[in-house]
Amino acid sequence: MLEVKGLRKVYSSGSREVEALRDLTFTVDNGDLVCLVGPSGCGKTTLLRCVSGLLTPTSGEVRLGGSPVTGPPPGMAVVFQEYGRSLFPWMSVRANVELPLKQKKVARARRKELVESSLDAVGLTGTADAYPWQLSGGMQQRVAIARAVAYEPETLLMDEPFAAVDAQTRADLEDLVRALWQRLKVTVLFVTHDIDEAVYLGRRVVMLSSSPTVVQDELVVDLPAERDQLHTRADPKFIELRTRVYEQIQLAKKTVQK
Ligand SMILES: Nc1ncnc2c1ncn2[C@@H]1O[C@H](COP(=O)(O)OP(=O)(O)OP(=O)(O)O)[C@@H](O)[C@H]1O
Repeated sequence: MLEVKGLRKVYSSGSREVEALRDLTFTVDNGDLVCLVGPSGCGKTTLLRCVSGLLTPTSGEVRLGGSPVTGPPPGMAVVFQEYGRSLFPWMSVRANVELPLKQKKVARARRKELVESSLDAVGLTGTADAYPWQLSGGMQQRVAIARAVAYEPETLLMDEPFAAVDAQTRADLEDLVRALWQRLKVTVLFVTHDIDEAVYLGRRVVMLSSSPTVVQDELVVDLPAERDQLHTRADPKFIELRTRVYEQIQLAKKTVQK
């Protein structure tokens, strides 16, 4: 289980202080898919950086499987928003996907298998020798997802991973994430500012207030596990859930935290 308890993060530079996160508490059960949704600038990236051990919180803590997270935990992979910056342009797709496996000291033959199966899983069979700059934005983001999948993480963090791709690609990638989550039984924490995306993807949605950020509300997405872009988004239940999330986010914007 991933536990975030009383998390607070204040950035200080000189005399200027920004309280990005005030007091965040929530949990993600093993194998769950939880979407965090909140207004722009509410500290979603700060939160994921704390969860992935890249940033030390000012107070509070993050625990994974009962142990405190004090640095990047083994068994965790992160997919960032900007695929352009997360892939190394001078390395082939294969080398990009393989790099974390080398760092994990996976044997060469197994690395080859994992690279191939993860590229297959994201629909990029046959692109291993291409360079990222030869691929479209959506394909580059698939490479970033393949790299995370190849790592065989127990926990996958995704920070607005589809913000920079077109609507059709985004819909395809959303379905890809749900399919991979169902197949791999990985725990997913997915951050987005897009309410529809949060409800479509998640089994639970955690709503954040605007900065300084607290958990505004949480809801269980009791839609059928089999979802598809056309029917799920037209389902009255989907519309009811997205309305609830929307109302909470609007409320959060109006409630200025003191
Ligand atoms: N390194 C930093 N130093 C100072 N302030 C920072 C730093 N990083 C973020 N902040 C501030 O913390 C707040 C939260 O930023 P963060 O990037 O975590 O939000 P976000 O919800 O991910 O934003 P967006 O949705 O726009 O990507 C903002 O007010 C931001 O200006």
